[in-house]
Amino acid sequence: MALSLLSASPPLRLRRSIRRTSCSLFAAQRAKRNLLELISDQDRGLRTQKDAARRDAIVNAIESMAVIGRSSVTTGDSLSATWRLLWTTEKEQLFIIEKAGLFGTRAGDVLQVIDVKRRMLSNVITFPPDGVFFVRSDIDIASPQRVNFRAEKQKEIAPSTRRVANQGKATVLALGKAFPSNVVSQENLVEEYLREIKCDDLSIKHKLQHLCKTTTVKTRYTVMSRETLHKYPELATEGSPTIKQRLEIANEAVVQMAYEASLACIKEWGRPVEDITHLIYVSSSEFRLPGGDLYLSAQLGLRHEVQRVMLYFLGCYGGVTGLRLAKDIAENNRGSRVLLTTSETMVLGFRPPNKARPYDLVGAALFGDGAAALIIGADPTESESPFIELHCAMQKFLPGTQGVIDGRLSEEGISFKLARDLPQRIEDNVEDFCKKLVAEAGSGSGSLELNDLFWAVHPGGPAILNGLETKLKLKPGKLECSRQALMDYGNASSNTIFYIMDKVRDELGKKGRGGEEWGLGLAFGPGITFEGFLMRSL
Ligand SMILES: CC(C)(COP(=O)(O)OP(=O)(O)OC[C@H]1O[C@@H](n2cnc3c(N)ncnc32)[C@H](O)[C@@H]1OP(=O)(O)O)[C@@H](O)C(=O)NCCC(=O)NCCSC(=O)CC(=O)O
Repeated sequence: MALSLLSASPPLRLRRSIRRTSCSLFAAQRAKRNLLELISDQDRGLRTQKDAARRDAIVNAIESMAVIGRSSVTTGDSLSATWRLLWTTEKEQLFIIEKAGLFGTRAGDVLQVIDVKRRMLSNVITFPPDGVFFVRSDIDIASPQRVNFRAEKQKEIAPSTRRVANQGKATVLALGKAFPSNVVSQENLVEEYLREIKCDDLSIKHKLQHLCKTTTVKTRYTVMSRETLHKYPELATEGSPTIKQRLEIANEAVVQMAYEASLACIKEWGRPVEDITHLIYVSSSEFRLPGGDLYLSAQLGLRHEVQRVMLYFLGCYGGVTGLRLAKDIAENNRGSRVLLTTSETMVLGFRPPNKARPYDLVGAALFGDGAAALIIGADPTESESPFIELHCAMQKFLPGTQGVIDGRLSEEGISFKLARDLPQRIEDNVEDFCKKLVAEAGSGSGSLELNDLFWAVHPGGPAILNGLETKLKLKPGKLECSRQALMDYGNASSNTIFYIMDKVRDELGKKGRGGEEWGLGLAFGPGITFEGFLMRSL
C-alpha cells in the first residue's frame, strides 16, 4: 500500500470539504488538525518508515478524514492541479529524498501534477535551484475518494532545462503573433510615403530620412497601404473629417489580427478553445459597441460564458496592464485559462506631415501595427508548457505629467503628441520602480542585482532604451531583445512587450540552465504610466 498526503491550498480545501460533509465543522477541523500534527515532524514520511505506531496513527487519521467527508467527491476535476506532497509511504520517492545528499544535492518540493481528464499523474521531485526528476504514470479513479496509480510510463531526469512553476502562480502557457500583410522596409519608406501623401517639402524629407535611421527600425507591418490611400485619399488631406473611414478600416483590421494571433497562440497551447475561461482584449486602435472583445470571442468560437474584459486606449503600456489583470484572474479563479490579446494599428493617427507637429514625423518613422496573444493560467497541466511565471506586477503614474504623451480623438482621427522630454522623465523615475519590483522576489532568491536579471523593456524609442540602460548601469546586451523587436516590428504599442518576450523565450532557451532565472518587464505610456512585472523563466 502506498499512501500520499498532498496539499494544494489547505485552508480552501478544508473549507470545501467541510461544506460538503454532514459532520460538524468542529469534527472536521479536529480531524485535520490531528492529521497535520501527526505528520508535522515526519519529514514527508522518512521518519515514519521506522515508526510503525506513528504510521498506523497517520493512516487512521486519514481514514477518519475520509469518513467525515464520505459524501464528497475528491477525485473529480478539482483534483487536477499541482499538489505539494506533505507525507507519503511511497518507497521510491522517500529513497530519492533521503539519498539526494549522496549526489551533492538536496531534495526540494515534491510535487504531483494531476490531470484527471487525461488520467495522468507526474511525480516531480525538485532539486533546487533547477534540477528535476520526473516519474509519469497513469491513474485509475478507484472511488469518489481514491485514486490508484497504474504502470509507470516514463522516468526522466531533467537536470536543468526547466524550472518548476510555483503552485498557484500565474504562468504564460503560449504566445502567438500576427501582422497585417503590408510590409514596410524603412529603407524605402521616405520616398514612397512622401509620394503617396504628395509632400515635396525638402526639410521634411531630410528630417524623416534622418529619423528613419535613428529610430533603428528596419521593418514594420502596417494596415495602411497604397491601396488604402487610393481608396480613401482624404486620409492624406490635412483637416478632413475622416474618423468614420478610419474606424471602418481599423475596427475590422484589429479584430482580424487579434484573431490570427489568438489562433497561433491556441495552436501552440494545444488545448481546445472551450477551455478558455476569460478573455482580456487590449486595443487603442478601435472604437465601437460592442467592442472587439465580443467580435473576437464569436470568431474564435469561445464559450458564451467566457468572462470578457476590454482595455481601451491605454497606449503602449496596455499589454502589461492586460498581463497584470490576467495574473490576478488566473491566481484567483482555480483552473481558469485567460486569453490575453493585444491588437493595434496606427490608422487612427495617420496624418500628413506638418511642420507645426514635428512629433508626427517621429511617429511616422517609429510606429508599426500587429497583434499578439497569450494564454495565462496557474498550475499547468501535464499537456501545458509554461515558459514564464508572473511573480508580481505593479503600476505607477508620475503626477503632473498628463501632457507628456497626449492623445485626442477628433473628427480627423487621433492626434498624438509626444513631448521631447519623455525619455528624460522615464530615466529620472525608472530606478525606484525597478528596485521595488525586484524587492518582491523575496529573500529566497538571494540578493538580486539588476544585472542578474533578463530584461523585456518596451522600446518607446532608442532614446528611452539608452537612457534606461545608462541610468540602471545595465551591461551591454541586456536590452538586446527590446532593440531587436524595435528593429523587426517598430514600436507596435501594446503588442511590443510580447514580441520582446517571444525573443526573450528564444534567447533563454538557447542558454539553457545557464540562463537568468529572474526577469523584469517594463512598459511606459500616457500618464506618464509605468507598468512593470517581475517574472521567472521556467
Ligand atoms: C526619435 C529618436 C529616435 C530620434 O533620435 P535622434 O538621434 O535622431 O536625435 P533627436 O532626439 O535629436 O531627434 C532628431 C530630431 O527629431 C526631433 N524630435 C525627436 N523627438 C521629438 C518629439 N517627441 N517631438 C518633436 N520633435 C522630436 C528632434 O527635435 C530633432 O529635430 P531637430 O534636428 O529639428 O532638432 C529619439 O529621440 C527617441 O528615441 N525618442 C523617443 C521617442 C518617443 O518619445 N517614443 C515614445 C513613443 S510613445 C510610446 O511608446 C508609448 C505610448 O504610445 O503609449
